[in-house]
Amino acid sequence: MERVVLVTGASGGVGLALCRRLLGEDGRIHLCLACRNAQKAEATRDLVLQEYPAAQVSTVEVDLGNLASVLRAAQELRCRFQHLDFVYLNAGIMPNPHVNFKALWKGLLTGRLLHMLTTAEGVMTQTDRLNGDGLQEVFTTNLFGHFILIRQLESLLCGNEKPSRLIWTSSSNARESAFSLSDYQHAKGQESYSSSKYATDLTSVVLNRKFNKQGLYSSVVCPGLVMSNMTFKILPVFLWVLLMPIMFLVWLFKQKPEYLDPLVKYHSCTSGLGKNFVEPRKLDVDEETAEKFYQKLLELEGQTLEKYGDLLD
Ligand SMILES: NC(=O)C1=CN([C@@H]2O[C@H](COP(=O)(O)OP(=O)(O)OC[C@H]3O[C@@H](n4cnc5c(N)ncnc54)[C@H](OP(=O)(O)O)[C@@H]3O)[C@@H](O)[C@H]2O)C=CC1
Ligand SMILES: CC(C)CCC[C@@H](C)[C@H]1CC[C@H]2C3=C(CC[C@]12C)[C@@]1(C)CCC(=O)[C@@H](C)[C@@H]1CC3
Repeated sequence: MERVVLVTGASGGVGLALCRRLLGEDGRIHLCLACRNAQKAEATRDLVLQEYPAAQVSTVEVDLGNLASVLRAAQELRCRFQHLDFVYLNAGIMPNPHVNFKALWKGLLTGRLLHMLTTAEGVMTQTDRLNGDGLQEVFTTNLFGHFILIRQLESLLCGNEKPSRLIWTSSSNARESAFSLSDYQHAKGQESYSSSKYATDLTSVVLNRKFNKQGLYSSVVCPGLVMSNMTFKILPVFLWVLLMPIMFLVWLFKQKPEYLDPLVKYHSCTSGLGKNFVEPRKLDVDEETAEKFYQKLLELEGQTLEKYGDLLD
């Protein structure tokens, strides 16, 4: 039976690179590109088919920041497929990024600069806003839309003959101090991105606890610092070109490979000789907080399903 792989945010950046890599590794998979923009999805499909003409590539329209769209997409996917082998929960946003250069300077004086350049801890702020569902946009797009999607796809992911895998694109920018259970959507602070990625790490830990027995496994990864639309909104392209040699050297530090562990985040790394490998780092997650947060997600899911009852089977 063919393996089906779903990738969200496949229209560019990390998601597109991932699609190419997946087809390069195994040209027999069925790759489904989940994108919010139908035209971009078709253009992406054409692009990957140019490179892999024999590949099976389909598209599905989903705006992860819009829960009605997520429910519609899930319904469509349930009709099309009986099983999903891999789901890459990759789509993400970092709206209105702002770099605190003062903090970087302070970091230089206090010896924390290297850490700051690999995690952006204390360096980045964002301005978030409410979406049409009355939820914070970053929380919904980066985490909750994906959560609803996989919950709605449970029949394709759980209790099947073959196990299924969820791979969340998290970030080394995920930080406990940016997250609070009492404000888990991060409506009050200015680090919605970091909070949403920490919430992602928490969610993955609990999903493993709840669903491993049913054959569903979840991992979080950090792709490293990638030049994409997201990073080009932080600094102009020419500055990145100038900074790249420095940032490349910085990201070359601290690297070693290992096996998949639900309490570990897998960071993409490159050695000084250009060899790509993965470095596991233990998740900074307290399992009790993860469980409490999961209960809050379930509550919010209940409200969402009640609101959109007409979109459910
Ligand atoms: N770039 C980096 O250095 C790092 C990125 N990451 C993570 O990698 C992931 C991909 O980011 P990256 O490729 O860099 O960024 P890009 O902005 O290049 O790509 C983001 C992708 O997500 C899609 N997307 C955004 N909002 C929505 C939405 N509401 N519904 C559906 N799709 C959406 C975009 O679609 P569209 O084309 O329509 O905008 C695009 O395909 C994110 O989760 C990000 O947090 C993690 C660590 C580092
Ligand atoms: C002028 C200075 C010498 C360099 C300033 C560089 C900063 C703009 C970057 C330093 C660390 C970077 C970083 C990210 C964004 C740009 C920086 C703050 C991310 C937050 C991008 C998205 C992610 O998910 C993280 C993994 C990145 C962490 C590092």
